[in-house]
Amino acid sequence: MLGRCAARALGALRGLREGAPPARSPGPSRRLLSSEKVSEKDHSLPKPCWSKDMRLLFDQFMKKCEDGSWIHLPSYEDIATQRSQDFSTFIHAYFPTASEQINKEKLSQGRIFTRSFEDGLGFEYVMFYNDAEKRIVCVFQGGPHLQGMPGFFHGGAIATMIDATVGMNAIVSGGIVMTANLNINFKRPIPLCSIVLINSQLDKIEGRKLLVSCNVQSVDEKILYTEATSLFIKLNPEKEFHIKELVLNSAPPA
Ligand SMILES: CCCCCCCC/C=C\CCCCCCCC(=O)SCCNC(=O)CCNC(=O)[C@H](O)C(C)(C)COP(=O)(O)OP(=O)(O)OC[C@H]1O[C@@H](n2cnc3c(N)ncnc32)[C@H](O)[C@@H]1OP(=O)(O)O
Repeated sequence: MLGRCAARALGALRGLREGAPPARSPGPSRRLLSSEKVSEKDHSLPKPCWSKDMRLLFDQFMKKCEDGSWIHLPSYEDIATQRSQDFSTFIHAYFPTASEQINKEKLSQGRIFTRSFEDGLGFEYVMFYNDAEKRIVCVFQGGPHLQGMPGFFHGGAIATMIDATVGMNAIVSGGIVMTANLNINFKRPIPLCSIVLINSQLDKIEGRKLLVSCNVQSVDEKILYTEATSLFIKLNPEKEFHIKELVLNSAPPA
């Protein structure tokens, strides 16, 4: 049984996708803003390609969600909703010159990078948010197409997952943000296809600046693979999108 807060969060994130099906029974592919088909599957739920350890960790965190202290964050290939349309309009207005250069036809094929691989080959992950501690833990199982040095993950793939995790922490904490700086220390190579935990923490908010740090550890926490610090800049100090409220407080659809 999910805690009330977690259920609300799930409902809210589902609510961002008008008509999204219940998380455990994804419906047929349907896209709301273009003719392109994008799967509505919630990729943060167990799939056949998840290893036993990944499922075990998922179950452990879902258990922590029961009292509402942790929240499971759903994850889709796209955020094609009316609300995210407002979000895109805002971003394009913030960067008018860059916006003019965007190929609007290609935009309809836009997909969140980390959800653009076939199941099991690229990024498999699930994030859990702790509001009281301003933390996100990401359980990440990288696939064989993320190889860099033979047998190890590509540094760019690790950086991507770090950015996605600290970015989500900053978005939930601050609204619409962009990464201004990401500093990564790669301390140990990560064996390909292993499962790691990305532990992120919001350290400070100074006006428009959000500082988020993280580390990447083995599941048994014995190996520290990577450490990172990041700076996010809030783009919407005046115009509030209340993303945190959307995530935490909106009632689930009836
Ligand atoms: C409604 C529904 C929504 C739902 C959403 C949820 C679903 C989301 C799904 C999935 C998300 C997963 C998460 C992914 C996350 C990934 C994010 C990225 O990868 S973003 C791409 C890479 N980043 C860029 O391309 C930025 C490029 N840079 C810029 O555009 C600008 O530099 C920007 C916006 C960052 C700042 O520009 P300015 O004009 O707004 O602000 P200025 O005045 O320059 O800076 C403000 C303050 O910050 C300092 N600052 C800026 N950059 C700095 C830096 N690099 N280092 C140190 N300080 C810096 C400045 O010195 C200034 O400080 P002083 O106010 O004067 O104290």
